[in-house]
Amino acid sequence: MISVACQLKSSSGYVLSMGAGAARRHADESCRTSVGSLSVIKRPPQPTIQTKTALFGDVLTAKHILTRALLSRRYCNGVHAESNYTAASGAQTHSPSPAPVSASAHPPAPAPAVNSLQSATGNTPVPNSSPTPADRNPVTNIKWNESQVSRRERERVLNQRGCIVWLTGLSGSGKSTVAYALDYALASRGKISYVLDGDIVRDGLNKNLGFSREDRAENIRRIGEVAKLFVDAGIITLVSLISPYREDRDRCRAMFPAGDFIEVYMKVPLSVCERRDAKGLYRLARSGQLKGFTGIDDPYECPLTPEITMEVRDDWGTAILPQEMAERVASYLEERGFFTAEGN
Ligand SMILES: Nc1ncnc2c1ncn2[C@@H]1O[C@H](COP(=O)(O)OS(=O)(=O)O)[C@@H](OP(=O)(O)O)[C@H]1O
Ligand SMILES: Nc1ncnc2c1ncn2[C@@H]1O[C@H](COP(=O)(O)OP(=O)(O)O)[C@@H](O)[C@H]1O
Repeated sequence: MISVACQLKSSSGYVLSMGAGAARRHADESCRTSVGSLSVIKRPPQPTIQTKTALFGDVLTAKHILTRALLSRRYCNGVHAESNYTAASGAQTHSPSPAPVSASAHPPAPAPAVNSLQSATGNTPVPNSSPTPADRNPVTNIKWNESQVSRRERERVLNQRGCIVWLTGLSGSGKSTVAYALDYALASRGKISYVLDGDIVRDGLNKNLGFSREDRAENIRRIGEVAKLFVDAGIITLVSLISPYREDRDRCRAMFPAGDFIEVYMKVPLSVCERRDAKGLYRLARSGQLKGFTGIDDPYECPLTPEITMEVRDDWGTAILPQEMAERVASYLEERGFFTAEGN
C-alpha cells in the first residue's frame, strides 16, 4: 500500500513542490491503491454497499489525500516522525526502520479546531463538534483525542444528516416494529440508520440493569450516550425504548442540537397493548408473577410535546400499518433535510 507520509518523508514539502496536476495524479494513485485494499470494495454486488463505495471513492479525492499528507507532516516533528498515515484505513502504521524518537516524546500536537479537510476542499470551515483536548476531565484525567474527520465530513460521505428518532411507548405499542420498518424504509432510500432497541441493548451493554427507577434511568442514559456517538457518525439513529420517565427522555433530548432529536410517541392505549401481549408479559404482570411492569404497576409518563404522535387508527377509523407509520417518520425526516448532507 502506498503511504502518503512515506512520500513526505523523502523531502519536506515533496508533494507541495509538485505541479498541481502531478500532485493530483500522484494523490489519485495513492488513493486508488489504498482504496483498492479495502475489502468492502471486493464484495459481491449489493446496491447499498456499492453506492457507499462510490461515495467513499468520491470523497477520497486528491485534495483530501494532500490534506492528510500535510497533517501527517505536521506530526513528523514529534512521536509520529516514523509513522505512516495510510489513506485508506486512516490507521497509523510503523515503518520498517523507525527514525529515532525522543524519549520524552509527547502525543502529537492537537489537530486544528477547524476541520482541515474542509479547509482543503475550499468549503466554509465548520467547527468540529468533538471536544478539544482542553476538555480533559480533571477528575478522571481522561482526555478525548480529536478526530480529524468532523461530523459534517462524515455526513457528506453519507449524503445525509445524523439525527435521533426516539420511539417511546408502552410495551407492545409497536416501537420495535416501527423502528425496524423505518430502518428498512431508510435503507431503501439509500440512507444509513441503526436501531438501538431496548431488548437487544439489555441483552448486551445493559445486561446488568433491571427495571427499577434507577436502572431504567441508567439504561436510557447509556443508550442516549451510544446514540450520541452514532449521530456523530452521521447515522440516523432509531431508539426504541419504553423510556417511561419524561425526565430521562428530556435529559437525552438535551444532549442533541435542537431539531436533531425527534420524539415519536406511540400513543397506543394500554388495552390495545395488553390485547396484543406479544410476549405474554401483561398476563404475567396481571397475575402478579411479574412486578413493576410498565402500565400495570409501574408508571408511564407520556410525552407532552412529541415531534410525532402515532395512533393506532387514522381519522376515519382505519387501522394504521407499521409500514405506514414508518413512512410518516421517513417523510418527516426528508422534509427537514436529513436526507442530504447540507439539510434545508
Ligand atoms: N418490568 C418491566 N417493565 C417493562 N418492560 C419489561 C419489564 N420486564 C421486562 N420487560 C421487557 O423489557 C423491555 C423494555 O425494556 P426497555 O429497555 O425499553 O425499558 S426501559 O426503557 O428501561 O423502561 C420490554 O420490551 P418491549 O415490550 O419491546 O417494550 C419488555 O419486553
Ligand atoms: N401498527 C400496528 N398495528 C397492529 N399491530 C402492530 C402494529 N405495530 C406493531 N404491532 C404488533 O404489536 C406487537 C408488539 O409490537 P412491538 O413492536 O414488539 O412493540 P414494542 O416494541 O413497543 O413492545 C407485535 O405483535 C406487532 O406485530
